[in-house]
Amino acid sequence: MNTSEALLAPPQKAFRLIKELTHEEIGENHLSTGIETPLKPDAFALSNTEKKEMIAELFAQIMDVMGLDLNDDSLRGTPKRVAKMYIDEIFAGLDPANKPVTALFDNSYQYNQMLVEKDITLHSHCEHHFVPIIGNAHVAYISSGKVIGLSKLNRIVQYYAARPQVQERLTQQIGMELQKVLNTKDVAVIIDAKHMCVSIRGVKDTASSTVTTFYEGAFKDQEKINQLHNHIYR
Ligand SMILES: Nc1nc2c(ncn2[C@@H]2O[C@H](COP(=O)(O)OP(=O)(O)OP(=O)(O)O)[C@@H](O)[C@H]2O)c(=O)[nH]1
Ligand SMILES: [Zn+2]
Repeated sequence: MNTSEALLAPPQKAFRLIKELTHEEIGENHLSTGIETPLKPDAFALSNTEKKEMIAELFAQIMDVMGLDLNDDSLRGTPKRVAKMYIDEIFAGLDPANKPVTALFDNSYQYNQMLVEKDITLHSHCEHHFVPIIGNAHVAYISSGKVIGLSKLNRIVQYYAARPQVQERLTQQIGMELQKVLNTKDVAVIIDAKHMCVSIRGVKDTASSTVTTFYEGAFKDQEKINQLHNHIYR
């Protein structure tokens, strides 16, 4: 395999948590809720390999228009690197085949208080400028009889973060997915993140961050919210 083939090769299966869905199923899922990422009906007509090939060609054109010399040693591989990064890494959450498979366990220990997974590292990208959003997510739920492996909470956050996003929609997508997977309304999500589109360009405010919340079910209660905040911010 030469370098360019290697760059375009699909990621190794062993590193992907894949639930194979047909693209028809995926289309239905995407169209059924108002908070889904806006996708074209034919969003999955191209394979990921074809998408990478096209993005590499188009990104080379952008660089060329900017006057960059694509024969330069350092720049030559950039179009393929960007394509690979978009499809396999930072926007891999656009592909529902990458959705984490969440195994549920019986809540045999009868734990009926809130479980909080706090300070989950959050890396996303703003859909308006395609620059990073960097911060933390805190998620909480109260078991309705089933519990989820802790790492799956982080994986669900990472999956929805790996899309061009606005923070409000990201917060709701995570919250609603947790409600579905855990079969409970009692879910909370808090995201606190810095938007590079606010800090490195435009208004150039490096101090501000953006907080969004999803408080549903038992988490609509102020006492529960206070309890949650005590766990997170103490
Ligand atoms: N609501 C929301 N807005 C966001 C998010 N990420 C970025 N934005 C904002 O999206 C807006 C885009 O505004 P525009 O006026 O179309 O773009 P712009 O001219 O680049 O705006 P400036 O950033 O003010 O220079 C900006 O105010 C961004 O700060 C997000 O997650 N949620
Ligand atoms: Zn932005």
